[in-house]
Amino acid sequence: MLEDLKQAVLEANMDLPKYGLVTFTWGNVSGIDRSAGLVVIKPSGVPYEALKRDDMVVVDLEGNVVEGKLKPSSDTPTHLVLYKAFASIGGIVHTHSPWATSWAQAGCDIPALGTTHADYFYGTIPCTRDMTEDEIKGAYELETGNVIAETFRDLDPSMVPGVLVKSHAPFNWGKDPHDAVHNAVVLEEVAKIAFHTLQLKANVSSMSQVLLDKHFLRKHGKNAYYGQAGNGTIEPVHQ
Ligand SMILES: O=C(CO)[C@@H](O)[C@@H](O)COP(=O)(O)O
Repeated sequence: MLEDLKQAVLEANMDLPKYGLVTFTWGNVSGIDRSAGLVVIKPSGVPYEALKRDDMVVVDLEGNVVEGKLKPSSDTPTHLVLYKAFASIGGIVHTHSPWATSWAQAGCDIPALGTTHADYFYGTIPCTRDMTEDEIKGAYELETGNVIAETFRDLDPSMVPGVLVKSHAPFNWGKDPHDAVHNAVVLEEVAKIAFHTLQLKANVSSMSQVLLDKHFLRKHGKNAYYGQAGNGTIEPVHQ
């Protein structure tokens, strides 16, 4: 089981450079084995082309390394906060993909402008608030997770599987590491498309709720991504 998860996390990490979501050693992917209470994550600072399955680091939910020779990603505390806050997710990815990172640096939410967005994100993709000086000077990665969880206090993470961290970059999640990376690829595309749409027409209106419902609910049905995820099933807004 854990060896399978290590392989899945390795393959998901290798997809980040494949899809152009990272440069150098930026970014990381993790996966969780909830029955064992263990998380497998990319080692810190290791180039993707050098990654091997045995390089994956296994930590418990408190962040203690239980297996692995290398240091876990510096973003491990953020991943752990999100696994505890979002009971439905099985994989998390963090990148510095340029289009999504541009929206994060600008502090702008990405509005739902079309069906490409609606197929994966049920509405606006939020950007977090600015972090306070204390949060930044303190345990920054832990506080980043807390600010993301705060942003999703009234949002179901299975309906919006990603967030823009202000002055930083995106985090995405999914039912497993592969799904999380899929959502990260879509976020980057949607960020690029939305930027150009707003350049063409600055005051373009968001897409209709009916079209958003049709596309998201058609793809995700009445249940959230991961079974009875988040705060229950996704009920169509329009019967
Ligand atoms: O966001 C950042 C740095 O801003 C990190 O994700 C990036 O440098 C990758 O760090 P790790 O190699 O995972 O420790």
